[in-house]
Amino acid sequence: MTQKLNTENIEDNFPSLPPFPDNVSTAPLLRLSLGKLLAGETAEYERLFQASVDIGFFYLDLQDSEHGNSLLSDADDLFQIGERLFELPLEEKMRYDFSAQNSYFGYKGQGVAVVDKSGNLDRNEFYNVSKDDTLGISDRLPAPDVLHNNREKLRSFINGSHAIVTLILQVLNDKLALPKDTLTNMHRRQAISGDQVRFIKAPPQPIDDRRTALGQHTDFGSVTVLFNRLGGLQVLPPGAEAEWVYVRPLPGHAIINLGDAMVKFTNGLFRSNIHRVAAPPGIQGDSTRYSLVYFARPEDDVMLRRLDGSNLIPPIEDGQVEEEINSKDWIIRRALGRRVDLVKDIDYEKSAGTEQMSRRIKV
Ligand SMILES: O=C(O)CCC(=O)C(=O)O
Ligand SMILES: [Fe+2]
Repeated sequence: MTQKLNTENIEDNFPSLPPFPDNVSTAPLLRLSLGKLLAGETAEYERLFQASVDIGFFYLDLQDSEHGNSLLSDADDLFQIGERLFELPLEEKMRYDFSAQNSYFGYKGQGVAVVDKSGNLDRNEFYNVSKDDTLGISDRLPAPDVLHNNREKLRSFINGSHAIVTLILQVLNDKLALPKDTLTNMHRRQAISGDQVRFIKAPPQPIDDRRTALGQHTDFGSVTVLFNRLGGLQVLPPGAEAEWVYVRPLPGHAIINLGDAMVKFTNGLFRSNIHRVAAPPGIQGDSTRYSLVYFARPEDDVMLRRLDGSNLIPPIEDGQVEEEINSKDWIIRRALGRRVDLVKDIDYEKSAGTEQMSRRIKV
């Protein structure tokens, strides 16, 4: 499952950052091409389907299409905006923590969420920006000037990411032979959903105390579009004996992964792989790690259960009970369930996602 990548390949390093080390194990994710998907190449469709079944994570090369290049340029701009955002004084950032109103949009300070069953705390800050707020289809939340003044850029990034998600959903819909537009009709851009942009900052950790910055989890939604520059992201491949491996960041590529909703829709055919963020490996550990994410989620009122209409989706087994929960409630439970500032007795398992299903270990 692991391989050593050839780091003599300069193209695989980001020019202004310390290089990703060559002595750590990395996940051999498929590299798909947006250009080929857009051109309707059936072999690329098949690779997308395979990646969704096997690991639920893949690279998407954005350099071979106009759409991809414009998204890369928006992501570059948002990395800079993210740096400025987190430079604001803590008191100001705290004003945008809306969790007391049961909202996971806005700011999350460092160390307010547990990363494991022992209660260790996270080591990163988030700022979550709502799609619906940015596109003007829901109430506007207060926001710092650095975001407010860059709403156009955010909108462009959201539209660009959402279009990629739509394409992925169309291809998977087709491969599953579901009735036309089944998946995309549950992810309409103009409908109310928990879709969001997330800015993340993790400062360098003390050299003798480098730990998990973001605890192991599966993503709550459908499709995640992630931009990484420094390493640190790790995935746990399927199987009881599996060990954590790094996902090497690649210039010009997004990392795409599937979330819990896709596992539930397909009753476990697709994987939502467990991942976490460790301190960046090697000399990268001395740098501040920023990352940028677009999370696409089903519309708020979509029930997260097996879809009818595809012979490839396994049937519900005798004795298997599907939980009755919609997308909105699922996301709130998962996003806020591990916050020490909100929940008195955290039930780590209760706020879990589809981890067990994704590990493909029979219990
Ligand atoms: O920062 C990263 O690379 C991953 C972040 C992540 O997994 C998340 O926010 O859900
Ligand atoms: Fe994640």
